[in-house]
Amino acid sequence: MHLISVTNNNEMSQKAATIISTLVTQKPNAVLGLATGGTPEKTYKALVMDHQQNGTSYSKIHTVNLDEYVGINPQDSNSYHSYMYHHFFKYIDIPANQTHLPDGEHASVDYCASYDQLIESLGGVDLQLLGIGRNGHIGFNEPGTPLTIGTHVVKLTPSTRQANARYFTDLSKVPDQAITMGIGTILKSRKIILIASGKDKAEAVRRLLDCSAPDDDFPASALVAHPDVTIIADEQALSLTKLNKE
Ligand SMILES: O=P(O)(O)OC[C@H]1O[C@](O)(CO)[C@@H](O)[C@@H]1O
Repeated sequence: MHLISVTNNNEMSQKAATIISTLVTQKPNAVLGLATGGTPEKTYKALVMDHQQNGTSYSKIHTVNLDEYVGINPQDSNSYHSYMYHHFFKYIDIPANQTHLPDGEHASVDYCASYDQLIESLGGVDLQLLGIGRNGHIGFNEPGTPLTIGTHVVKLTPSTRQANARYFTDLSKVPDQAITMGIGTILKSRKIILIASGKDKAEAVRRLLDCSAPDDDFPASALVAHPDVTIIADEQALSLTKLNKE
């Protein structure tokens, strides 16, 4: 795993956006794996600015998102469909039928398998953007998830529901299930960028950078087995990591 240490969230976002826009320029029909949550918000802003100022085009790009809540309509303001539209898709020139997210209203085993087949049919993910949960989850793969499986339905842990409650009117409205690419799906991506910002992520980042082998209890540890992972983390996210104190 390659670490890029940056000062703050702005710098993290700019670096991640530059890696993504460089790929889009070099491979205009690339498949981008995208993430939601608070961490990538400014990365999308930077990509939108790059699109507007430099004309980077997404007209032939396909996107596949990591996850979606189960039981939430795509039109719901809390759906990840809405998140992606409002943070990114509505500002760029990507045709809507080239943007793909799991459908939380069709969370059957067959549907999950078809999401993996869709990714395969697109030629696989060229670059997957990831955040990290406080408990080391990637996508919505919670601790204890086998590290080899494909897209599946997960029961969200109380701590993940609590962390995401900030987007809902109250905790009871946070769905208790989600559909997520599995870690097996994520590991098939040709390149992975994990971004982390803020003190809340410091323990997860310390654990990730200390990992020497995959461990089901800490889902992000699966990344040590991947040949092309870049972690972009800011000072606060690195505040518990020995590397930063030397
Ligand atoms: O960026 P945030 O909001 O801290 O979320 C971290 C991770 O948690 C999720 O939002 C799921 O809870 C992931 O999609 C994301 O990568």
